[in-house]
Amino acid sequence: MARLTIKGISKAFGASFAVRDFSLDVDDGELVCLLGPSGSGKSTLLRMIGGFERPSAGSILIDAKDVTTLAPEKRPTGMVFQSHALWTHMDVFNNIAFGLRIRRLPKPEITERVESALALVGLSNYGKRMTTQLSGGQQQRVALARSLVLEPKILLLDEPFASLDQHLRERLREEVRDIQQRLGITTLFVTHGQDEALALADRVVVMRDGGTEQTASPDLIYREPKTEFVAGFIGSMNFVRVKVRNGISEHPDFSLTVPVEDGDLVLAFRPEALSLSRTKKSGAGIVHRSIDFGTHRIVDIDLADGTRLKAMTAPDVDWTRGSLVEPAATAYFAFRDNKLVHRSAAAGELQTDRMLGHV
Ligand SMILES: Nc1ncnc2c1ncn2[C@@H]1O[C@H](COP(=O)(O)OP(=O)(O)OP(=O)(O)O)[C@@H](O)[C@H]1O
Repeated sequence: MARLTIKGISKAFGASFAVRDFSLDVDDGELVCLLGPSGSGKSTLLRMIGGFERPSAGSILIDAKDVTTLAPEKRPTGMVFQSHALWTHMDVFNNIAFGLRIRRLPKPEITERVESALALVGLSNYGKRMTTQLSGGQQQRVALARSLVLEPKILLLDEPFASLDQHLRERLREEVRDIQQRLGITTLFVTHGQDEALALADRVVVMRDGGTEQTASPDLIYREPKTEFVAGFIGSMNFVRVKVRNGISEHPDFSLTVPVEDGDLVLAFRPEALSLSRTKKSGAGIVHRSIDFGTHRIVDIDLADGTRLKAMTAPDVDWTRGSLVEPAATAYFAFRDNKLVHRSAAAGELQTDRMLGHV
C-alpha cells in the first residue's frame, strides 16, 4: 500500500501548459479517477507520475519519497496504456514474465508470480497463447497482468478500455475495481467517460485546461458541482440563462427566488428535478420527443426561446410529441461566471444512481 502526493506540478510544452500547478493527495488503497475533456492534461499528468514525462515544476512523492526525477523503472509504479503494446512475437506467459526476468528473479518465482497474475485477471491456462490470438479484452487483461506482476505500489491506468465495446468495458472495469480492492492498490485511472469515473472511483478529479476544476466523491460531484463546467460535464443537466432582478429570476418559465445579487445568471436543473404539467397556454413548452426507458421516461421539451430541456418522468405517462407542457424546477443550481453562487435546498438530495447511464 502507498500514498501518493503531488505538489504543484506543471508541464509546459513550448509556450503552452498541458498541466498547470496541479496538487493532489491519494490515500493508501484509494482509487482516484481523472476525468476531463480531451486535452485537459490527464495523460500528461499520469505520464509524469509514471516517470515518462519530466515536470517543468513541482514534485511527486510516493510514501514521502521524492520520485520526481526517477526513471520509470526506478519507481514503484505500474502503468497500463490505452493501446496495450504487447509483444506479438512472445506468448502471454513471456509477455508477463519479461519485467521479472529483467529484475533477474529466480525461475520458479517468475513462474509462480506469472501464474498468479494470470489467475488474477481471469486468464489461467492462456499462458501459451500468442497475444495475436487473443481478443481485445483479453489483450487488455494481459497488459494489466504485466503491470500487476511487478507488484507496483501505485497503479496508473490511462484509458485502458477505451478501444473496447461498451459491454466489455463495463465488465472489465468491474473486474479492475475488484482486483484493485482485493490488492488494496493505490490507483489513478484516466478516463473521459463520466459513467466510468462515477462507477469506479472513490474520488473523482475533474480536470480542465491542465488544472483541477473539482475534486470530490462521485456523489458530491453530482449533487454539489462547484462550477458550471462540472455541472455540465457530469450527468445530464439543463441550463437556462436568466436575468435576476430583486432576487427573482426573470424568465417566462422559471421565475424563481434566487438569493443572489442582481445580474446575469445560469440556472441549472437535473432532468429528475424538472416536473411537467399539461397546459393549454400558448407560449408554453412543447414536447419534442418522449422515450420510454422502462424504469423512467425522458422527455425533451422546446421552450419558446429555443432552449431544449430534458425531463425525467414516470414511464407510464405518455407525453406525445407536440403537447403543450409547463416545466417547473423542484431543485436547481445557480452559476455566475462559472462559479456556484446558490443551490436550492432540494438540490443536495438528488440521487446519483437514478441518473447515471440513463440520459
Ligand atoms: N509531447 C507533447 N508535445 C506538445 N504538446 C503536447 C504533448 N503532449 C501533450 N501535449 C498537449 O498537452 C495538452 C494535454 O494533453 P493530454 O494528452 O495530457 O490531454 P488528455 O486530457 O489526456 O487528452 P485525451 O483525453 O485526448 O487523451 C494538449 O493540448 C496536448 O496537445
